[in-house]
Amino acid sequence: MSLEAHDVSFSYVPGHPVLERVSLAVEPGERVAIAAPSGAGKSTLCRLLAGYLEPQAGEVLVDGGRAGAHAARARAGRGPWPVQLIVQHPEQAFDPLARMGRSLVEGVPRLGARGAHAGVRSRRAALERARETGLLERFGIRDAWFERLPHELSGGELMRCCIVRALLAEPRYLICDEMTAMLDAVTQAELWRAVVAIADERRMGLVLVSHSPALVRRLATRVYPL
Ligand SMILES: Nc1ncnc2c1ncn2[C@@H]1O[C@H](COP(=O)(O)OP(=O)(O)OP(=O)(O)O)[C@@H](O)[C@H]1O
Repeated sequence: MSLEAHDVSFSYVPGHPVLERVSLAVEPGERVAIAAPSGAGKSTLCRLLAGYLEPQAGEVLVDGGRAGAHAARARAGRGPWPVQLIVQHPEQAFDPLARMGRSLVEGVPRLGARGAHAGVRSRRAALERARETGLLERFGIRDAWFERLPHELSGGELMRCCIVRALLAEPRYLICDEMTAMLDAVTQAELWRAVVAIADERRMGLVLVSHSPALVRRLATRVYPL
């Protein structure tokens, strides 16, 4: 059981590879920091590991299944997305026209409701489920935010919502690409403490990218030089 990149190569522009034959394995419960200079392809590797991009050569496997196949099934609403990716700009992760309550529960596995009011009913049930996990409380999500649009929350509040939405999906691996780079030191420390505690409780694998050597030293169980 692991998240594995096998000899992965990727180019955005044909003939100009960003990654060439990269291999990496992350075990459940590990916290692996990807270290490399700016522009070396860290974010690209994160997107490949999460199944957002498909490698042109090699493969990415999630506990034995192809990451791209998991991602395609999840996009079609036919399965969980076992690798969740959180990036630096949370405002890009939410539908700007959807209320936060609705966006938040996108992470909750489907309840299978049917009928004319199934959407609303299942949303209420999903919110109830979200509460039962204790994640809303642990990340300081306030009820007052549910009726707001993403631009009506601060960057730190939005990042809390982003993390909670990702964790509600019960991923086996969480990828944090410069997750807290835009936040103040206190919020940064608070959010990481909660994420690491949950990763430990669930034996979830973590991949992190950070330009802060202090943060990497504190959080990573292993550093992978790209
Ligand atoms: N969508 C894209 N189209 C074309 N080129 C891209 C695209 N995204 C990234 N690149 C290029 O791919 C290379 C790797 O980018 P990537 O964002 O993966 O690097 P990084 O190591 O995460 O950088 P940084 O530390 O500066 O965030 C860069 O040269 C970048 O310009």
